[in-house]
Amino acid sequence: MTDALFGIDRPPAILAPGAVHVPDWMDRAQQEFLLRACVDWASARPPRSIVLPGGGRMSVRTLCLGRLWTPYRYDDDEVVPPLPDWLVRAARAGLDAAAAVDASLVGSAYTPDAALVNLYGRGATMGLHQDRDEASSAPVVSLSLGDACTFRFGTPEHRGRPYTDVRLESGDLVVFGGPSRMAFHGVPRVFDGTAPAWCRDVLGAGPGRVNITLRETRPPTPRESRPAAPRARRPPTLGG
Ligand SMILES: O=C(O)CCC(=O)C(=O)O
Ligand SMILES: [Fe+2]
Repeated sequence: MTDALFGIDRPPAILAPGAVHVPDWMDRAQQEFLLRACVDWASARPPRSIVLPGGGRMSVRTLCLGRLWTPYRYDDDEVVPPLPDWLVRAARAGLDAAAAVDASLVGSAYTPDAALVNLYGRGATMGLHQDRDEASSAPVVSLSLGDACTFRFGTPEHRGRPYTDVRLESGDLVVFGGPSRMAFHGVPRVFDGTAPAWCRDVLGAGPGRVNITLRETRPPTPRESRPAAPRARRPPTLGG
């Protein structure tokens, strides 16, 4: 992170109420571990470019863990690789880190049961959309790896302005929940070739940017839906 070393400060930021960006949340070892896991998942089962009901094809390629997402629902007819426990723990740690920035994210138990791994090749983008196929209103935890991108974060009402554009770098965390859980968001641009060299070493000729979003897709059980006491805050760690 030369930017961090040479004076470009990237403090944690609240993008909107309940939406937090934590730059450099993951260290290099954590990112390499995650990237290697993504490469393994992708080699076991080739990621697909999803065809939308309108006929358009998404430019990213996607693989699912835990439950298969297909527009616009989770489909249990097809088996996908399980969501590993370490990734669930990472997501909880990410939520804790975000809750330390925006206390409105402090809440009840968080047990994501699905993850979408999006692989952005050259020129791939993601249009503004809502993540609205989950039966739980729990936050979405998003981990970015590889090439930097512009992440656009808007409001729950519509695709247009106002929105905030933020540059996401490899290792960054974004969490959106509460009043921002249904906010429109997307990736209008990926900056090809900006990934650290050690990311490239893991990705090889593969995609430049990898994003993992963790979601609670099932309805909360009555116990989980009760408001819980604020949890102790731990320092952010991936998989700790
Ligand atoms: O790639 C990103 O940063 C966002 C991905 C996303 O919005 C999604 O998978 O629904
Ligand atoms: Fe999304």
